[in-house]
Amino acid sequence: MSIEVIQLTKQYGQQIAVNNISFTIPKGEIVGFLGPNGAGKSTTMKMLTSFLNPTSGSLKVNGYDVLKQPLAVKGSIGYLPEHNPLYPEMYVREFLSFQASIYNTPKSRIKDVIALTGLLPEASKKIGQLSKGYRQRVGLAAALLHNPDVLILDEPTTGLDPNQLLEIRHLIKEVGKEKTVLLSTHIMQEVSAICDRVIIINKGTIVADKRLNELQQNKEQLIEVAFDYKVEEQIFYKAFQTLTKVVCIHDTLYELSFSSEKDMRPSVFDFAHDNDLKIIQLHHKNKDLESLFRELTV
Ligand SMILES: Nc1ncnc2c1ncn2[C@@H]1O[C@H](COP(=O)(O)OP(=O)(O)OP(=O)(O)O)[C@@H](O)[C@H]1O
Repeated sequence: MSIEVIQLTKQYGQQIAVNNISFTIPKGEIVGFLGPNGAGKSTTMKMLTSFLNPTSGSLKVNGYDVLKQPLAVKGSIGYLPEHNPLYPEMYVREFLSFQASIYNTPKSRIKDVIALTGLLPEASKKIGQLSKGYRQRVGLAAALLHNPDVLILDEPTTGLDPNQLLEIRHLIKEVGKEKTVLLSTHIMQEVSAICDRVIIINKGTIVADKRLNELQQNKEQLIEVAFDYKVEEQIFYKAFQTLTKVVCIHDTLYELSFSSEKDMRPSVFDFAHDNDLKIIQLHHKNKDLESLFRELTV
């Protein structure tokens, strides 16, 4: 396993920021760590990178114990913190050279990471003169200098314009072909675009851990339907064997949850016909990542 988190808890005074979470990530996986503001994503990442000590629990990166072997862990990890700390007065190459000396990395690696992160056209500028997207590339280049097996990226695309956002996502996906990546975000499209798997955290607790292809084949389906008259709940249940939940959203508008792979829309039309009802509107809502996120993080 590249990452092992076991019963991890972090308390800041009275506040429990991370509450007894466990997960493992095998080598080569790109995992999205998704959660609303304040869910505990950065706190978990800071503990994984040994910048913060846990209150309890254990963590391993590449088999190294984060508490007992922090230097070996730092050597295995490339970390891009949430507020990418750079020196605006330094030139790009100068900064990377400075980082290389900290990690004892051969200077020959600098031109490799500049090429890898597409920094070449801006490499002779001062960091302070770069756009936000290019500053993120510098942060990524610094994280990749010592060629770590594991990348921990804390909200790497926050604040980027749509073009830069696509470029950085593409870059992460490319780099992730050879590395294990844990990437935090609160943007669902980001997870769909880059990740193999998603871990959703809310109020310090893991509320979902799923592979993306599993989500796409979700057996649950939601149908939002409005009739011309109100319908008693038990009439729905009598008519549909696979119906698991009925929510009356408003007046004659219902949300019906089915546990079925079969498209239930034709059956809802038959139901309306059999009960002398007219369908005013019908909308098929797939239980995708977005609805799962909303359901689990309210
Ligand atoms: N140094 C600290 N002292 C006290 N409380 C803290 C500290 N750092 C974080 N917290 C609290 O811990 C909780 C989790 O914060 P964390 O930064 O890990 O969340 P997050 O999921 O990364 O959020 P965001 O998406 O907003 O960055 C929050 O309620 C936050 O206020």
